[in-house]
Amino acid sequence: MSEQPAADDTNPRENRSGPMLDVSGLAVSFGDQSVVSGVDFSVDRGSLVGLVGPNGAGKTTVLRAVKGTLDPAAGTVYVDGEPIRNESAKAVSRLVASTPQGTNLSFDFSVKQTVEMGRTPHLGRFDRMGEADRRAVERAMERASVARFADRPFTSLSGGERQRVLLARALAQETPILLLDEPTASLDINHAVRTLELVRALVGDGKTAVAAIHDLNLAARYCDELVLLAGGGVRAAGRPVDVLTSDTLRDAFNAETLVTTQPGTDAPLVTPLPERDSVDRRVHVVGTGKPAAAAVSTLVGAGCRVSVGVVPSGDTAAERAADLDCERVTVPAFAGIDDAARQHAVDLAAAADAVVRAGEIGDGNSPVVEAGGACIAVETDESAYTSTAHDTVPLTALPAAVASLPPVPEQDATPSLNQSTTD
Ligand SMILES: Nc1ncnc2c1ncn2[C@@H]1O[C@H](COP(=O)(O)OP(=O)(O)OP(=O)(O)O)[C@@H](O)[C@H]1O
Repeated sequence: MSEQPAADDTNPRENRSGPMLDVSGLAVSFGDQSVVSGVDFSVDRGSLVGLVGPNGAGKTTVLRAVKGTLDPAAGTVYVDGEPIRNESAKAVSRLVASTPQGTNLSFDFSVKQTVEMGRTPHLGRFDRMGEADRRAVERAMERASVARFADRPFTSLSGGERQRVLLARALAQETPILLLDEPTASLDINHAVRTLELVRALVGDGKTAVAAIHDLNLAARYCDELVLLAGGGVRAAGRPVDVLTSDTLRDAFNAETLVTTQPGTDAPLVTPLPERDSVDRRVHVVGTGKPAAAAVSTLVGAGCRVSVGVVPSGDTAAERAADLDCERVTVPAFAGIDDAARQHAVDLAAAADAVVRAGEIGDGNSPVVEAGGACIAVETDESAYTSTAHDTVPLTALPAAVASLPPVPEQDATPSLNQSTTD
């Protein structure tokens, strides 16, 4: 039978205010090698924070320090305001459960026995599991979808199945805090999404979770906040949309990325770009809808400074330009193009090295197309733009076509590419 928790063990922490987990000034070294220092972040109860960052940045190390299995060189981990180092190992394992990164554990146990290990912190030295423990184990196996493997040897499972069993073991521990090290690493996309949906459901039930996650798009979609570790410390922390920017990602991962928005959500969508020479050109895009949006993404990804318009506000191309921080000249939908908006777009086109037309273009935008010296049209799915006056290229060839144009000398009167919209 389980030990009855002492009166002050029933979770006095649950009713407190303030963050559930607070990491302050954390530094960890192995020998004289510093891995991380000055790590500060906090996790509100009932929220999921993702630790992201390149290989070797210290994500696992920070998780280990949080659960108290390695001694930090400096700093303190507080669980609900109390330094965790003041707690016994057993008390910590009633507060914090974790899943390891690897699943190559040489357990000679069945799945059920493995999950039952999660009850250890709740049992006295000579106690056997009681009814409450058995129910906790069953619940955990159900929630992690491993009940049907209950009698199989742990070692007979696939990597993804093992990962879910280890999650079930952590759930059986029934702790307020869950630390997950790469919980989706060996999972196919279906199980990865199901696992993170489960973590979200647990967080919705009041658990507090921290997960090291390599897949930035899954992290962006499921985490309330991200902590980006790189170069020995925290490079950025906060909402995914504020952390996952091209600049921060370049700084942390030394990689070029295109950051847009995941369809149907506000979460950022990170697309890594192949290394190539940046196309240093100013380009004005005329057009609407997905073709123009794709042209904007492609040109920004290639390194161009891009402006767009005139385009109805709310159009996909206008939204993509806003996502990518490009200047856009917009007018309200169905309002027609007024003279001021048209003139602003004409000025941008005239100052650009190239005008690119993609998607539908109304008559009102003809002066904008004509204002640019060199114009390139992008083939669309529906039909290639057939004007003989313009080169027509597929989207994939657009950066090269733009790069082949000579740059127009900068004019003093060049309109700023950083001004905001006209509407
Ligand atoms: N026990 C150890 N002894 C010496 N160095 C270690 C030890 N554990 C980790 N390191 C080093 O600390 C650094 C951070 O490792 P850690 O596993 O925390 O990174 P990570 O961000 O989780 O990486 P990954 O994304 O590859 O899992 C690495 O350089 C690693 O080699």
